[in-house]
Amino acid sequence: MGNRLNPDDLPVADGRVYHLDLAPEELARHVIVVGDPDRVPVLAEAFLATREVDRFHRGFRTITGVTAETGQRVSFVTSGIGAPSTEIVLNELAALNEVDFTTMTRREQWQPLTLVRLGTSGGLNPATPVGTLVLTDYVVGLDNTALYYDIPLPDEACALLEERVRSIMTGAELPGARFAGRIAPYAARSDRGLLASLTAAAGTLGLPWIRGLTISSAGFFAEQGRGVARVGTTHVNLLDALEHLASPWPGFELQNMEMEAGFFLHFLGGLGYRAAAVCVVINQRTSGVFMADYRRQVLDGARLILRAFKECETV
Ligand SMILES: O=P(O)(O)O[C@H]1O[C@H](CO)[C@@H](O)[C@H]1O
Ligand SMILES: O=c1cc[nH]c(=O)[nH]1
Repeated sequence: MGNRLNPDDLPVADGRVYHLDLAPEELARHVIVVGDPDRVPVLAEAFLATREVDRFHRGFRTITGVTAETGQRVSFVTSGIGAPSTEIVLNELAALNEVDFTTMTRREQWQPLTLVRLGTSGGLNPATPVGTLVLTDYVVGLDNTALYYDIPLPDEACALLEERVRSIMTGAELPGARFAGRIAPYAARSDRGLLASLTAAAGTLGLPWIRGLTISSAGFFAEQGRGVARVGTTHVNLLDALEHLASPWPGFELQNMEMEAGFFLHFLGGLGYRAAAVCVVINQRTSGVFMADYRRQVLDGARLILRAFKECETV
C-alpha cells in the first residue's frame, strides 16, 4: 500500500471525486469537455439515447450516456472557464480513469481516455468567418497553470512557436511594465490521429471548418487585448502583435483565441491521452463582430466530434 493516495491529495466523498462528484464507473472513455455547464444538458438532449449519470457540483455538470447516432458511451463534462479550473477537472478525470477508489492506489493498467474540448473562441484571422469551427492543430498557451507540469516538448514546431510568441509578446510590452518578461508561452498540439479523424469528419459533414493555430490566454480582457479596466496593461496592441505570428509559416495560420486549449493539450498530451480542441469562432477580434447565439454551431461541433470518436474507436 506504499503508493496509497492521501485523502487530502485526492479528495473522494462517498466514492466520488470531490469537484466533479463522479465515481470511476460513471466516466466514459470518450469525453467532450465544454466550458459552460449549461452546454452539457443541451448536448445530452441532442445526442444521447440513454442517460445513466447527471451530476452537478461546484459549477461542474457531467452527463454520461449512450449516443443515438453512434451507439457509443460518451461523457459530457464541464471545464469551467480558464486553465486553473480546467486543471482541476482534467486531474480528476485522469484519477477516475487511473485510480482504484476502493484501495486509493494507482491501477497498474488503464486505457487512455480520448477527450475533445468543444468551446467558443474569438477569431483572429479576418479571412475566417464567424461561425467557423476551428480544429486546433497547434496551440500556444499564455497561462502559467501549465508551467507547473514539466512535460517534454512534443516536436520542433512547438519549440519554434514558443520562441516566436515569446519574442512577439516581449516586443509588445510597455517599456518599464512591472511584469515585463514574466510571461512564458508554451506550445502543445492536438493528437495527430484524433485530429485526422476530426478533419475527415468535418469534410464528410460539410461544415464550415478550418485547421489552425490557437492562442490560449490566461484571461478574457487584458489578456486578449481588451483594455476595459481603468488600470494599465503590460502590453500595447497585443492582438496586432500576435497577428504577425502566422505569416512566416504556411500551415501555421493563426485562427483563434480562447482560454483552455493550451492547458488541455499540454496536460493530456503529457499523460499520453488522445486529446484535441474544436472551437466555434463567435466573434471577430479584428473587426469587432460578435455572434451571441452559437448554439447551432456548438451542436455541429459535437456531431463532428462524435463522428471522430466513432472512427477512432476502430483505429
Ligand atoms: O465557450 P467556452 O468553452 O467557455 O470557451 C471560451 O469562452 C470563455 C470566455 O467567454 C472561455 O472559457 C473561453 O475559452
Ligand atoms: O473573444 C473570445 C470569445 C470567446 N472566448 C474567448 O476566450 N474569447
